[in-house]
Amino acid sequence: MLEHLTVVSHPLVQHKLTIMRDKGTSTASFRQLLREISLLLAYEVTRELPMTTRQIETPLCQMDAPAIEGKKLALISILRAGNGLLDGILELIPAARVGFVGLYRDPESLQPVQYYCKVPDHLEDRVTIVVDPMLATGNSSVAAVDLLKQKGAREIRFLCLLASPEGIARMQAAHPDVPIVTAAVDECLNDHGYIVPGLGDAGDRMFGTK
Ligand SMILES: O=P(O)(O)OC[C@H]1O[C@H](OP(=O)(O)OP(=O)(O)O)[C@H](O)[C@@H]1O
Ligand SMILES: O=c1cc[nH]c(=O)[nH]1
Ligand SMILES: [Mg+2]
Repeated sequence: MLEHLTVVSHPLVQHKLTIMRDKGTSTASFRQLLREISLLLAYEVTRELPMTTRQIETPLCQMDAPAIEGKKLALISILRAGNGLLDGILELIPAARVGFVGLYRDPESLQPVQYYCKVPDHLEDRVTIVVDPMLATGNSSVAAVDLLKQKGAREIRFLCLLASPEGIARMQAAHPDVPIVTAAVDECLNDHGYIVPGLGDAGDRMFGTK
């Protein structure tokens, strides 16, 4: 089982994250860096995935070789910004099933508003990895995990890029069974629910919408 909280302190992750935080970084670079970091974070969040063996033939002999049970994994992206993490992980695990939960955060109440949901069948038989770069108040991630549990998901992991202490506490109170993997835990939230020092609005920076 993964720890309740894993902070991926690898130098490559931290270096790329620093460039992403810089407000002078272009949309194109931001998107490319998120893709690169997602490959490295995927390595951590997929630790201890269920394994199987597959019979193969090397040039020398037959062997039962280890393989991931690819069809047993479901990746769930919280739209929009989750798609930036999803793309990289899918490069590593192309056989994974994919779902989407559309949520945006109301800027006044900071409550999530759901506008879309399409997830794979039989989540109860899969390891479900929920991806969203930002864990701020935790309202969006708690709502997404609530929904996935209603749809049967049992073994869930949450992958983000940046987390606030408040968001981690909220997730751990609501879903203590869901391990969190992140590249960094920042200082706090500001009055508008933004992570400080943070990187701004991940969706806007990724898609150039502001
Ligand atoms: O922890 P919370 O306080 O709920 O905030 C985090 C959420 O905010 C951002 O999404 P946003 O609402 O900006 O939607 P977007 O991805 O479409 O930009 C982010 O991608 C998370 O989903
Ligand atoms: O800092 C934050 C908080 C929520 N959503 C973001 O994109 N950034
Ligand atoms: Mg946004």
